[in-house]
Amino acid sequence: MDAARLVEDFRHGDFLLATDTSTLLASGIGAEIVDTDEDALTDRVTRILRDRDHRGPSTDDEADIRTAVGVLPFDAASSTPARMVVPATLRSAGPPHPGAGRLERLDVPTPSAIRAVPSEDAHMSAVATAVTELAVRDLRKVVLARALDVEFTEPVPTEAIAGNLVRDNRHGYVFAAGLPGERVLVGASPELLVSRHGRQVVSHPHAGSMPRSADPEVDAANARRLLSSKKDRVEHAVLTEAVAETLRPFCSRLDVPDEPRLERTPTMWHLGTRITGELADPDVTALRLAAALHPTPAICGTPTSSARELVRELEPFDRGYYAGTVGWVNADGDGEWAVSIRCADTGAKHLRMYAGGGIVPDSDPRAELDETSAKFATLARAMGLDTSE
Ligand SMILES: C=C(O[C@H]1C=CC=C(C(=O)O)[C@@H]1O)C(=O)O
Repeated sequence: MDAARLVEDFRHGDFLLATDTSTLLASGIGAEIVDTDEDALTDRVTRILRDRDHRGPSTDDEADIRTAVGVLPFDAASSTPARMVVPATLRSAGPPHPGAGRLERLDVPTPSAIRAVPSEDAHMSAVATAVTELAVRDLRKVVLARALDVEFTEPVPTEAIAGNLVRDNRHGYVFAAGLPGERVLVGASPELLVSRHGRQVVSHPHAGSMPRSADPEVDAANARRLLSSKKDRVEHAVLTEAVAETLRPFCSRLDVPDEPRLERTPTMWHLGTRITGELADPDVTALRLAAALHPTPAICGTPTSSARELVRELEPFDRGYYAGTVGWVNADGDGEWAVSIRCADTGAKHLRMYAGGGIVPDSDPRAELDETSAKFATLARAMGLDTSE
């Protein structure tokens, strides 16, 4: 199967996940599981997939599909439900690149309006409040996000945005997932929450950021600055420790590198740590691991519950599926889940794109605002809006 073809075949409402190793396109609904209780959802999905598995091969192609795809929201305690689908058809192929590099760039109409939510000044003042509250509430880190509301006079071309994201991003996780209410979550995340293949477990948390630059000298200097930034190292260490701590009880072996590495997307430099482990109990599925890990301090903070509380107080919106997780699980329990960042929630003629950043005691409001602006560039480029480069 040609991976670039799958990307071209993607239609609004389908599920597309294009990674460094594979391209997955799921269409139609064989079974839909929507639940605000993540444990209940995980159990239901596991039961459905195992039932299908035990039934053995059937004459019906649809009944043979033993994979579920979907999204978990940022806040499991909110009214936003997790949604998983066992599709009617499932096609997979190898990685989208290099073939997708030859895909034609698709036109996205110019928006009729773009509005910052909250305003840039309000975001900076929320960051300043967060810095103060870290000490008051004994938090090590909190992640604050802002949004851009984008209006169009015609339907949002999700297909074009997804296609351009695949074309632009040679690495990472490009996704487009159907949401309740005919909406779609579309984006290109650099960050793997967790994958499980047999007993092999991998998580690749990212935190600590600097923008890329078209000037090679500035670009290299930004990378060096990130690697030696004490503030970013703290932001990253808090994350890695939390991910390792959550995975450890599930694993008979866990390797956590001492030092983060530089990771690059076309628009951002990040610090990343690739954590690998061996699963102790083969009954623990990728979806179960994703639900256990989520929300990590890459998108929420530490300790989790007080960080989430501060996020609810300081952000003027419900994050919905931004900073959730998007991926798949199969009847063997294997799967792959990306952190849903650098993304937009698209409606009929409107989309909301999000970007956030980790706040630690040394954070500066202006720098945090600039970091979120740089993160918006991933989607802005795919929409032809860009950019500073
Ligand atoms: C929360 C986001 O990014 C996370 C992932 C990488 C680096 C991050 C940072 O440096 O703050 C964030 O933790 C986002 O893009 O909205």
